Amino acid sequence: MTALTLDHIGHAFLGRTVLDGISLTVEAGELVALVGPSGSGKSTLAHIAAGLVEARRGRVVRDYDRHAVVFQEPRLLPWATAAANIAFALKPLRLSRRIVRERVETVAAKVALERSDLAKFPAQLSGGMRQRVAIARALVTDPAFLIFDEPFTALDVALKRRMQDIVITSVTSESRSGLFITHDMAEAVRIAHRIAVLDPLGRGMAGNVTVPLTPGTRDDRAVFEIAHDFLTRNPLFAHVNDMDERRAG
Ligand SMILES: Nc1ncnc2c1ncn2[C@@H]1O[C@H](COP(=O)(O)OP(=O)(O)OP(=O)(O)O)[C@@H](O)[C@H]1O
Repeated sequence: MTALTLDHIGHAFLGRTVLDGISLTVEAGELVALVGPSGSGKSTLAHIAAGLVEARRGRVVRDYDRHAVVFQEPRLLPWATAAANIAFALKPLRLSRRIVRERVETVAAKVALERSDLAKFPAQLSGGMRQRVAIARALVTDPAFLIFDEPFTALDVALKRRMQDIVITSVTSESRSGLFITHDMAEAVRIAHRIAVLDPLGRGMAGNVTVPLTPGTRDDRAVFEIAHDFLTRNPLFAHVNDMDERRAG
């Protein structure tokens, strides 16, 4: 079953085409990493998938109940505690205080937030902790589909890895599906079932590859070897590490 279909998506900002003829599907239970050079339109596509931007052309078909998005910056409410930030996503559901507290505590445990962290305000938390709160806020409504827009770019390597493990668990072990935007090939190889590569100018998809082994079973060596193999032998990845092609050209 296909959870998300992006069908010939096209978009322009101020008359300038940034995406054209983009078709991509994510199957139920699948975690797809979308890679492409800086400026190729990855974030725009993530926003379109999330319904935050309406595509000028094409069709988005969602065969799931609910999705949630984790952005590059945690986007937390500065005046609310971590617990209140997570609970905010539950407001429309009008649940009792007890159920809200239980749900917040359950997701906080999943992202390894301590009870004492829940009482803190965003300014009192480190960047990694803030991003954990953002992931907990995304998970608390129990969405069937998760969209990640380069969420760990600002984090150091060790922390990134812990956060990637949270993504792998929250998508693959809990029967969700997900689209994970990144320009970090090692990250894509580590977490995804499949990597979709955006054309450097956002003109269609360059292609797809299935990543050997399954998310959660690839150790550092496997990640390194697979990423190295893709980058050195597969022409699909020739432009992934380029900077903004449009600005350069
Ligand atoms: N709201 C906007 N108004 C005008 N131009 C925009 C807007 N958002 C994005 N763009 C432009 O669209 C192009 C694609 O941007 P987008 O952020 O989707 O790329 P990206 O692949 O995610 O880049 P990065 O990896 O650097 O985040 C860029 O040239 C960007 O400047």
